[in-house]
Amino acid sequence: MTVTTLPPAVDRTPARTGAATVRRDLRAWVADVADLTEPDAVVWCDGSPAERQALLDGMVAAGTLIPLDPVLRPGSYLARSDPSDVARVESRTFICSRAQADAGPTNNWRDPDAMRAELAGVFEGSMRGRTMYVVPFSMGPLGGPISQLGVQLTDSPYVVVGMQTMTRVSRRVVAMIDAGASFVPAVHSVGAPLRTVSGTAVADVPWPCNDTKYIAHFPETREIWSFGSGYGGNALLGKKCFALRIASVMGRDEGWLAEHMLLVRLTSPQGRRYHVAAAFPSACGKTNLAMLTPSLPGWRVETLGDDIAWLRAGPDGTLRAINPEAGFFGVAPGTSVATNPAAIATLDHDTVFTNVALTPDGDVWWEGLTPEPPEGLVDWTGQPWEPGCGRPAAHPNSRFTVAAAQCPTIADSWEDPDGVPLDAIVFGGRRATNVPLVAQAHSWEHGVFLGATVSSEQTAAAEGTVGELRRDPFAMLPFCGYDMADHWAHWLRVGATLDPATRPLVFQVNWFRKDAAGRYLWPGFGENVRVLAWIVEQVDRARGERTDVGAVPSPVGLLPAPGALDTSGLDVTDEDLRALLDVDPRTWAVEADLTEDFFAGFGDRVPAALHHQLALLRERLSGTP
Ligand SMILES: Nc1nc2c(ncn2[C@@H]2O[C@H](COP(=O)(O)OP(=O)(O)OP(=O)(O)O)[C@@H](O)[C@H]2O)c(=O)[nH]1
Ligand SMILES: O=C([O-])CC(=O)C(=O)O
Ligand SMILES: [Mn+2]
Repeated sequence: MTVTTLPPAVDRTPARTGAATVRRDLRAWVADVADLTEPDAVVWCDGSPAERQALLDGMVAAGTLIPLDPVLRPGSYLARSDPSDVARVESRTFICSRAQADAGPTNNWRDPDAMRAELAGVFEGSMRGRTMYVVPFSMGPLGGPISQLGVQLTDSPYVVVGMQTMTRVSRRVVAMIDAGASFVPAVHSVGAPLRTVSGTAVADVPWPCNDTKYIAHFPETREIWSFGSGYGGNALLGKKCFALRIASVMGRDEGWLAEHMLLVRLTSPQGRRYHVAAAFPSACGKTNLAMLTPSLPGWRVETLGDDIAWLRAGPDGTLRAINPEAGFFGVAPGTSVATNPAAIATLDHDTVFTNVALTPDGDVWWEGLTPEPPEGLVDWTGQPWEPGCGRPAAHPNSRFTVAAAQCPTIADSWEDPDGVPLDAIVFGGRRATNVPLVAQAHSWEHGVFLGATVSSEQTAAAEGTVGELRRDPFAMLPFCGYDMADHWAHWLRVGATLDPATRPLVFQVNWFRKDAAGRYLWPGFGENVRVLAWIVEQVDRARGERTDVGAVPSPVGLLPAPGALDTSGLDVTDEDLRALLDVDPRTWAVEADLTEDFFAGFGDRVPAALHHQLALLRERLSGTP
């Protein structure tokens, strides 16, 4: 049977009605996609350890995975991707809302009907010769009040194993859907059929993919169609596609927030607990902050999530947050016992590594793991590698996929379905100049302004020029499923519903400021607890639980007062500290002009409150001697 158009969703709920439910018949949808893509077999997954092991064994036999040494790295594997398929492809990521204006100026918009027709062409027969796996999953604890269900169809066993780690895959999800729960349908194909239309066999390769890629989202009908890539952010559809792009639209319509944020619990030496969420752009330190080993005695940091948080006002007026994921898909390079010992311990066993280097004894290596590389490395492309050869041994965006439960610093409450109450929200970016180590927003509105104006140097997590400065509002530039300016308005709206007495305070941080010689001024990693400690002490002061002076005003926000940031035992000179907190009114006047240009790109959708914040910033800057 030839299907020329994609099966439409059963009930097209128009945008902005407040109704999230788009009901579909699960089995009919699976059958329709199978008719379109023509797999040889359809397998309904249950998420069991036996299923995972069988898939892993199959991938070893197929050459997709290399088993690592069972003593050095039990239950672990190395995958080498096609060299062209190593990162998210933002240029091929589409938001197909009915109205172009709803996608906003920062997303690639496509007309949904035109995109459906185009996708029907590329998906037709795309699974020939392969198995189509049906992966029912929950984002967030199964049945939790903030959680959501999805079903991913995929012809990639690597993706099934990744989804088993990153989400909660379970047959119970099917039972919940049968009982009437709505779900997000997500279709994925690597786009490498093993038979041509005429039936000629095509040889398989270890990492099948296609030069043509589509990462397409239909926000109104809450659908995802991904074609041509096996890389995490493009292919594990529960992650960026669902938990950020589609969920951000659900949140807009239903009054909650889906954000690119880590989530931690901080305990002070006095035993007081705080919860902090922080949004940094891709490869800018979320995983590292989430697993931080504090350098300050008496402080404790526990991990709740490292990449995505869903935020919802609780009945008591607090802002509650869950981590919708179940695992970490983290950046390998730079991860070491010195920078992130908790991550290193997490990766001890049962980890899938992608695009790292292989040691002669069957273990993994990447730049920064040890000061010196071991001898006899094989690089991420499978070639022998020597120091000084001019190529990295591990791809700069090489990653590990591992269950969050394996993390030694995981908080006991990380799976609490009701989430944790947030005390502080932090925005950050990678800025060599200008942006101080830490600043506190003057108000919620100013906090939204700080989030909206984040800029950061581009990293290897997506295609593009590494190091180029770009605006990345809320660290959501590649992940917001609707107009970014509407997202800012939504943040203002959500903030207004929170109890001002417990509403989280908002901060901005920058671990990446450099001196004229290009040296990082701040040691970062475990030392970042000093900044977190100041942040939660500011929370105490705001709630009247401390009366000492913690902050001094600056044009860009409140900065730590002299002595308020604990620098005891820190190897940073007073001069470096001054440079870290320096706010130069001349360069900031330029930033303000750039912000005005940036806002202009969103036309009249920018909330008036943010124009007002820009005016206030300029006022404060001109008042600086
Ligand atoms: N200098 C410095 N580098 C850091 C710090 N924290 C993290 N990094 C480096 O930044 C890179 C990315 O850090 P991650 O924590 O993996 O970034 P992430 O925000 O979780 O990234 P995504 O998974 O892409 O969303 C790694 O190479 C880290 O070593 C820090 O405090 N200082
Ligand atoms: O989604 C991915 O591929 C990895 C990630 O966390 C990001 O890029 O922010
Ligand atoms: Mn991320």
